Amino acid sequence: MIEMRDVGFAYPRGGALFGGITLELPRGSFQFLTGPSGSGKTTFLRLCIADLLPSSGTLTVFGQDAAALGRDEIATLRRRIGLVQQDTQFLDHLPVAENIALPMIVAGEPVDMAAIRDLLAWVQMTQAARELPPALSGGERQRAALARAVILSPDVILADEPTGNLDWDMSLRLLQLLIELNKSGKTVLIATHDMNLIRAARQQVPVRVLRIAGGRVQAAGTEL
Ligand SMILES: Nc1ncnc2c1ncn2[C@@H]1O[C@H](COP(=O)(O)OP(=O)(O)OP(=O)(O)O)[C@@H](O)[C@H]1O
Repeated sequence: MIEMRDVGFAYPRGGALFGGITLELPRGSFQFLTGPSGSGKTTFLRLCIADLLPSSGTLTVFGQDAAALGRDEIATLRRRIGLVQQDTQFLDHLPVAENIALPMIVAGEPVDMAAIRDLLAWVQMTQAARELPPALSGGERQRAALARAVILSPDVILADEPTGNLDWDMSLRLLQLLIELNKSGKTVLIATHDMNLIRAARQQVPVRVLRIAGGRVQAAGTEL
């Protein structure tokens, strides 16, 4: 689904952050991306959605060379990838249900109220549908963010430290939702430095762990 061949990346005016990354996110896989703070996890996810382009090497997303795509093609491709960001932003003056519907509106699709109701129920947020985002707890915010990320039925879900500010019970609930998505055929990649989360996932699904260190991204062993 997403493939990197000898990819290197450096921010303008920054030194090389990565080099020589060759890997694939296979369809239907459940993967974690881990590594120290500042090692480049968020940057790696931004490459996966072609929000950033490699400085060298080839990035292929859904079979297309990201460097050859125009803006419209990149926008189309992004609809197939749901992103849960580290610091989820909502439009605070709109109720939760409308916030979840935003990707549909932005994509110019008719708002499917039944789909929104189903998603709210799935993330156990039915009661909060009319709340404004500032009234939500951290766990509710992340569940609403996940609902918004999957409203367009993406093939791939990327989550950047989705449990960063959550207690363990809520982290497990969110993980459960991500596992359900994977079991329904979605490809999932979660950036985290919470090894307990990775261990908990391993008990339920086959997981692969990618580790960023020293500018390289490598498959980690089983020593977690
Ligand atoms: N837009 C940018 N311009 C220049 N440098 C950046 C930019 N964004 C991030 N960086 C730098 O790139 C490096 C990797 O940042 P990134 O946010 O990808 O790491 P991370 O592993 O996600 O960190 P954390 O776990 O703390 O969120 C850091 O040194 C950061 O300062």
